[in-house]
Amino acid sequence: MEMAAAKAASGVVVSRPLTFVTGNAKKLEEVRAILGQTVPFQSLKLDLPELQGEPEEISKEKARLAAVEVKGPVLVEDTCLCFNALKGLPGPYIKWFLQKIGHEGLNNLLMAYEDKSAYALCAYSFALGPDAEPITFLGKTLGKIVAARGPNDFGWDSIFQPDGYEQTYAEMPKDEKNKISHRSRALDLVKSHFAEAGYIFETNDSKKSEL
Ligand SMILES: O=c1[nH]c(=O)c2ncn([C@@H]3O[C@H](COP(=O)(O)OP(=O)(O)OP(=O)(O)O)[C@@H](O)[C@H]3O)c2[nH]1
Ligand SMILES: [Mg+2]
Repeated sequence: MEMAAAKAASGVVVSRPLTFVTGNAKKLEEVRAILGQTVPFQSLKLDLPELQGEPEEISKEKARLAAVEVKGPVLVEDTCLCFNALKGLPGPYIKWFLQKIGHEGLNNLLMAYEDKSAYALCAYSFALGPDAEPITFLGKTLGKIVAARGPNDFGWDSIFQPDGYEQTYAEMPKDEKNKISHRSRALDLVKSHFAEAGYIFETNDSKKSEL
């Protein structure tokens, strides 16, 4: 389906709301805080199947699947945690590693290496509709893997200490994390893209908007 997009004086009016598709409530919380007032969006709780491969391709494919489900403009995110000593692994498979071996297991993976450096990588993909080619925006934050410190309410936040900080992501106040995170860096690019394209997404109070 072609998305109806009409030129208005101030930009391109997209006749459908933007839907952020995720199965992860903590992600959604941060996206709300970061995109907040700038870009209105609704959310849809769907755990989309994920390809194996490079982060950018995984993210693009998620957007294609999401756009078919939503039949409209979608934004999706795929997050990786990459250990330099392991040539970027676990990378996109971090969710499964975390589920199976936990924070201690992730630290143990690096036991044999001196290099504890790591980076968090966020790949956002935006598709205007099911027939549009998704565009991807990458955000990266460098840091290192440490023994868990801080609240344990979001993924691997407690074992990731960004460079230049004494605190792990989990120990940092939320707004501090949101200033320097992989997520906020990628979303800055998303915001710029929307601003340059002049997109004005329709808003509605659909029930979909709450996780
Ligand atoms: O401590 C964290 N700080 C973060 O900032 C962060 N962002 C994502 N994650 C976790 O990393 C895996 C990514 O997998 P992922 O991108 O496929 O997400 P997901 O499957 O949970 O949701 P989605 O794919 O439906 O959007 C999942 O285990 C997420 O919980 C984070 N953990
Ligand atoms: Mg996922």
